[in-house]
Parts: sequence; structure tokens; C-alpha cells
Amino acid sequence: MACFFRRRIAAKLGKTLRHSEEVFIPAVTAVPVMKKQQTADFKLSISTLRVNGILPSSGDIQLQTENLACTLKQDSVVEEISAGRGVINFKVNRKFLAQKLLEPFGKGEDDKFGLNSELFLSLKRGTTLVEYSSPNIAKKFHAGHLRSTVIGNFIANLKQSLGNNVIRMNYLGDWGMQFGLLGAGFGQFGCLEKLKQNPLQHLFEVYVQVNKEAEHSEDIKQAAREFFRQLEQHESQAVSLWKQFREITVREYQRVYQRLGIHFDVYSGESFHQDQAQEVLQQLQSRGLLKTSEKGTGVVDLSLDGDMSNVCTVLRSDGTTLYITRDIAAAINRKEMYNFDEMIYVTDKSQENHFSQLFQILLSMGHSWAQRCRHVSFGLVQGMKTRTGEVVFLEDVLDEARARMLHNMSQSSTTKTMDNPEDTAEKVGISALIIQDFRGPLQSDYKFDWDQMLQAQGDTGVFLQYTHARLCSLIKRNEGVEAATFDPSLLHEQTSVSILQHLLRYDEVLYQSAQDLQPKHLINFLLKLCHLIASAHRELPVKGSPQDVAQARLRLFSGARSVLANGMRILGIAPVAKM
Ligand SMILES: NC(=[NH2+])NCCC[C@H](N)C(=O)O
Repeated sequence: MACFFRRRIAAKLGKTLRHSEEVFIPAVTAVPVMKKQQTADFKLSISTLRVNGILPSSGDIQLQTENLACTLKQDSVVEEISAGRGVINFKVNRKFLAQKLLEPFGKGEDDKFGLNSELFLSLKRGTTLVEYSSPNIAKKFHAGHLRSTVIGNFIANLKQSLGNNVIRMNYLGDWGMQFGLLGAGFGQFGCLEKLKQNPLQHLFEVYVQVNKEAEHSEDIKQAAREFFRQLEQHESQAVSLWKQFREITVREYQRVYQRLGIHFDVYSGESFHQDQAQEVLQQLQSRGLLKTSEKGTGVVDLSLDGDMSNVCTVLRSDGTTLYITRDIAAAINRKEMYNFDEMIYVTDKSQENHFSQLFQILLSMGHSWAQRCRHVSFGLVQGMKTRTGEVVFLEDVLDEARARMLHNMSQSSTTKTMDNPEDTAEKVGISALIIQDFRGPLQSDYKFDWDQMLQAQGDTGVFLQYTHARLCSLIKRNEGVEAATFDPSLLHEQTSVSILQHLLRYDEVLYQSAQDLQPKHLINFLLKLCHLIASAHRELPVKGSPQDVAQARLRLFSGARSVLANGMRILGIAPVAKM
């Protein structure tokens, strides 16, 4: 694998420059495949060595590069060493390249490819708590929740692949004045039968109705306050109705998340922390951090000069707590329960300020672990609509993706041979949603576009799935040809070499994504892999080739298929074998 070569080159550098080889590992990177005839496989950046203090940072960098290139000796693995502009290029022996990279695929180690890379040693492993999705009961599941769901799942998958113990948490909006309204409104507009049949829909309807009513009715507002008071005081009748809303909602969400291939280890929620929120207030009080504002609310002063120019409200004047108060309590409680090494919150960028205040308050309370809490924020999605209009429920988007995909697939003859075309359409449709969402930097807003995301050609999730299915069918058609061994010297054409060179980058790309938690590095890698595979399909026939050539090519195709599938799974996409 890539490590083998990187280490080999690093050892060479270590010897020449009299340093431990470890320091060179991060400076040696696989060269991205750009042009057709690319000879170099790895490059060493001289400026990195200057920054590290391994080479003097004064003097002419080009001269330094050329001198070093001359001093390094080639060998049977690293065949060519040459100076480029500020970099040294290394070409490795082609036979070794094919052998080392494709070896694991003959040993049933397909899933592990690239995951034991030494690049990951510098990443701290431990327990990562990822909190994502986190919809609000009785409210709309908006595009922001969908983004949080798929991004959080990606982060959790990535962290897990890299050896972390991951806790996947959903933090429901299951507390607050809205439950006063819902409770009060349910008596008037609710129906238990409908609640059982179509829970999310019905709760949403009741919530919309009672809000409308509350606009001009003092009575209902009064009833809502009363219901919420009962809830806060744990009065059994109110609590039991609320519990029913919550349980039924969780069950329904679990079903829909399953369609996305997503699960949570914990369904927590704001309600779990209302009592702890009171304790938080006491702790703030005893640390002298709780101030009273002119309006009579309880605030924490976050201004640098202590002049109350930047305060965060943690207590209403009527004595009730807020979203942030519950978040402070929740964070402390999670640290106690799970003793995480890092915690990641995934929400849209409108909550950036909320999380920065949360982390600041935790730090000021003496919780230094708040430094290892991170908010991954993302941009807004414009125009997420279905044929029937605005999206209210997650299920609407999934249904629409499936229906549209099924329609597109109906033209193809393969569809007729499928046992369950709906299932394939669902998986491919979801891949399309995910790739559209992940292609750019997460911070950017984007326009939701059904037609574009579902295109079979172009950089879409459909294209990834199509490539994967095509590889599966090639492998299936040639069952019996593939063998435990293969002759790596038969993969000498540039088309094969380009795929191999590209595979060298897999661990680097995962490393990059693990650093900034952006899926785009992995997406770009997989899309490029699919383009290279498309050329290989044209130029490297299996059928009609001599047995040994066919075997070598099949090994290459099945290696590429495994890496594609592994990468897709990290992104949260279930690869299909047929489409
Ligand atoms: N710990 C948190 N505050 N997580 C985010 C919760 C998101 C919130 N339920 C919303 O829909 O906006």
C-alpha cells in the first residue's frame, strides 16, 4: 500500500539528511493524477522541510532541491528521482506498485484498504461523540436537519473507520414552551387515532393549528403556560401525554433513518436536562458568573472587559431556562456519562454564535474539555421542494428521490431483471442527495436541484453507483477467472498505472477529511476514480484477453471496486450491485 512506498522514500531521506525517517512521512505525498503520461508517483515538498527546520530556510530553494535530488540514490523500488520546481519527484517500480497495492484484495482484506496507514498515527484516537440530526418534535424537518443528518453520519463513519470509538447521538428538541402549546392544543385539535396512524403529520398539524389559535386567543396561551408548568413540575397526566408524543416520534424517525442507513446509539433531548439546567445555574451563581440584567434575566457576561457589552441569557425573568442553559447541562452530563475525548455538534451556520457561547461558558466554568468540543457548521439549502410542494417531513424527500430515480431507471433494460427495483432506486436516489450535498465546502449555501443531482453522467451520486454496479457485473461475468495470485507486471499500460497512482492517495484523502471534516476531498477522489475506471473499461478488456492478462486486470478492477465501495460507505452511501 501507499505506506510501503512512503516509508521507503522517507527512509532514504532520513539516511541522507541524518534525521529519523518519521519526520519525512508527512512531507512525502502521492502525486495527484492529472495528465495521461504521469511518471512521478510521489513528491517531496522542499518548503515543508524548510518549515520543519530540516533544511536551512535561507538560500536558493531550487538549488537546494537539485542538490538533494542528486544525493538521493535510486534502488530497485524507487527507480527514478528527479528535481522539479521546489519538489523532488519519485517514480517507483511499476511491478512493485501493482503488487503492493493490489495484494490486500486477494486476501479478503478489502475493507481495510488504506485504513492502517501510518498517517493516522498522528490523529488522536479515543471516544468521539457526534451529535447530529436533532429535529424538533412536532415541527418541520427542514433542509438543515437533513444536512445535519447526512453530514453527522459521514463524520461518525469517518471517525469510526479511523479507529475511534464513536457515539452517535440525536438530541431532540423535545422541551420548551412549544410543548405547552402542543399539550394544550392536543385536547382541542388532537386525535389519538390519527396520532397512531400518521404521528409526525398529525403532531405537526395540531401544532400549526394551535399556533394560529394562540395568535388571537388569550385562553389558549394561558392553557399552554399551564400545561408547560405541569410538565416542568412533572405532573403525571401532562408528562404521560408528552411521553407519548416523544416515543411515537422517535419510533417514526427510527423507521425513516433506517431508509437512509442511519442509526443512533442515543436519543437524548433537551427534556433530559431541565433539572440539571437548574444545577448549572447554581454553579454559575457560586462561581460568580451569573449576573442579573436590567430586564431581570440571568446572564453570563462574555465581554472581554467585563462591561456586560456581550452577554448570554441563561435564565428568563419568569425563572425558566433556555436552549443554551440546557445545552450547558447536556454537555456536562455527556462528559460525565461518556467521558468523550472530543465532541462534535453538527448544525447549520445560524447556530455558530450559540455554540461559541456554549463553549466559552463551559470553559469559564472550569471545564477545560470544552476545548475539544467542535461545532461543524454548514450553509443553507435553497429550494428543497417536492412535486407536492414544500418539504415538511424527511420522508417526503426520500419518497421523491426514490420516485424520480425509479422513473429514470424505467428506461433501462437492467431494471426489468431486478428483484427489487424500488430498493435500488431508493439507494441510488439517496446517493444523489448525499453527493449533491457534499460536493462543495460545507459552509457554502447551495441550490437544491433534482434534475442535476439525478443525472447519470456528470459528477453525481448516480454516476458513482453506476460505476460500482458496472464493476460488479464485470466481476460477476468473469467469476472463475480471477485467481489468488496475479502477475503484477501485466498491468503496465498507463491506464492501469493511473488507477494505481490514484489509489496511492486514498489514505491521504481520508487524512485530509479527518482534519477538516469536509467530505469533498473523499468525493473528489471517488469521482476521479470513477472517471479512471471508465477509461479502463474501454481500454483494458477482460474478455478475449489471455488468461494471465485477464486475471491481472480483474484484480485491478476488483481492487478499484472495493475502494470505491469503502469510500461510498464512509460517505453514508450503500453501494448497489446492479442498476
Ligand atoms: N446541542 C444542540 N443544540 N444541538 C442542535 C439542536 C438543533 C435544534 N433542535 C434545532 O432544530 O435547531
